[in-house]
Amino acid sequence: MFDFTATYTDQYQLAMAQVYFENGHKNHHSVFDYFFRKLPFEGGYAIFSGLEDLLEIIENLKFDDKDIAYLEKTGFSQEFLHYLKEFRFQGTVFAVKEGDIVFPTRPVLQIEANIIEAQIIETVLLNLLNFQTLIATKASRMRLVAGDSHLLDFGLRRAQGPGGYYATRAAITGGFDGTSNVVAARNFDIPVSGTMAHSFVQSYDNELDAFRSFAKGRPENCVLLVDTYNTLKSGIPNAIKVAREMEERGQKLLAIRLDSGDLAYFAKESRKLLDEAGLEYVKIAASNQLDEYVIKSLLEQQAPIDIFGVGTNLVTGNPDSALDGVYKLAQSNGKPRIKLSESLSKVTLPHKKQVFRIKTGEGKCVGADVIGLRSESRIEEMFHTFEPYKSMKLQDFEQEPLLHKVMEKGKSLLQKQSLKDIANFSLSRLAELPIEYKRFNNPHIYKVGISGVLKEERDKLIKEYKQLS
Ligand SMILES: Nc1ncnc2c1ncn2[C@@H]1O[C@H](COP(=O)(O)OP(=O)(O)OP(=O)(O)O)[C@@H](O)[C@H]1O
Ligand SMILES: O=P(O)(O)OC[C@H]1O[C@H](OP(=O)(O)OP(=O)(O)O)[C@H](O)[C@@H]1O
Ligand SMILES: O=C(O)c1cccnc1
Repeated sequence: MFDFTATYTDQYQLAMAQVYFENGHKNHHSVFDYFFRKLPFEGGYAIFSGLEDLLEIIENLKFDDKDIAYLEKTGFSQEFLHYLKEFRFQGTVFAVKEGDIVFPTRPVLQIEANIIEAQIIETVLLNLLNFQTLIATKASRMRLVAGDSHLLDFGLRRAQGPGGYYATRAAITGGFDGTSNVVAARNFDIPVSGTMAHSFVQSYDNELDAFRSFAKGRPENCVLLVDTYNTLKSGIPNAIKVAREMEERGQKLLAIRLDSGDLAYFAKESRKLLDEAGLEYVKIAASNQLDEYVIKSLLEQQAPIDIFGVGTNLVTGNPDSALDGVYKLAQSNGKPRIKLSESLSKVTLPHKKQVFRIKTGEGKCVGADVIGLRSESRIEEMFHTFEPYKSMKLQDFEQEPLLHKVMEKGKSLLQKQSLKDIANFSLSRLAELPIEYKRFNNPHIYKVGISGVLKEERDKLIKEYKQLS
């Protein structure tokens, strides 16, 4: 796949880094927060994805000889290039667990490193986490409505170029069962599967010959595409003939696939014909511009569809093209930092922080996360981030810290886990979230609050910086 070297960054990171290097700031310890401001799909939650890839990439990040030669041509100084030759990320990372449910404006990840290292990895961090979190969230919405049906990613051909590779990984973390994407399946150990294209059926003189030869050549997990000519008059009757011939050879047709027309109608009619032929075991797969709304509607119409193949709307995150995740400085050289904004809701939060999920004793989410300083182990009262008179007492609730140390001195501390484990964790976290946050229309807004100490620190800094300006 793509070779990630340290030039997978924006030029301004390197320009700033050279100035830090030359002005004696290179060892300034800095703390950055990664967070997003708006939930995608007008939904009530997002699924955090991409952490393992990020840590693997930054653990091995280097400038190779080609990078150094290129940077020399673009005007970087010899001393700085010498430093870059030895560059390694040696920072510490705290993050929410991959697959967890996450919400706007609170840190999902925090980086501590020297300012040059922290700046150079910003771009790759945002690039990986924003995209995978967007796609995992989309996948999770389909998982929520698909019940026991199998969800397959068919998106590589429709993806934004090679982004389709990570889209597949994110789809699995969000709850998809398998993919048609062979390279992602190989590298991420994902179940791979596939059916057949219309071109296969068209390339034979008739549909029956096409089905027969496919069933003979690929009897395992054989799926026949039945809508090339006429689904009910030819596709299904030919599939039934081939299924019977397979039975005579001791084999079983796995499924038929519908890819056009009214999928509920064709699924119901196909089911009837298959059942009448004694082929109750043959499953029905459907595809064609599916998304969470179409899947929900098809199942509400009681369409007997066992397998959904989803491409475009999954891997492009349609209709949201990006998650707006950002990376903001919270501390520099031991001093807390903020960025001011006209609107208090956009003022960043200083210091090393922890985020606590507020829960009932039974482990259910109450619907609020509270941000405190990392030194706080429990928060007694949370304050609204920008409406000063709103607060909530927290003594009676459980508080689960969400940010865990996942990298220390540049070495990942993550235990290797399968994507299936991440997906199961994600489902278990969604189960803790009340249903009001999971509906598609006007979901409940999950609250965020800050501790009294953090609020004081933030307000003190706002005053200080306003006086300076
Ligand atoms: N019963 C259904 N309920 C809700 N949505 C459906 C149903 N059947 C199909 N769809 C969805 O409707 C959209 C458009 O389907 P439409 O029938 O117009 O396309 P098509 O079958 O590709 O057209 P064509 O037959 O010309 O190729 C697709 O997103 C498809 O998934
Ligand atoms: O609709 P999407 O959600 O994007 O899912 C992927 C689509 O890609 C294939 O069509 P395509 O016309 O590319 O190939 P085909 O000839 O195999 O149908 C497949 O049949 C689906 O319709
Ligand atoms: O296997 C399939 O049916 C498939 C794969 C990619 C895209 N559309 C369909």
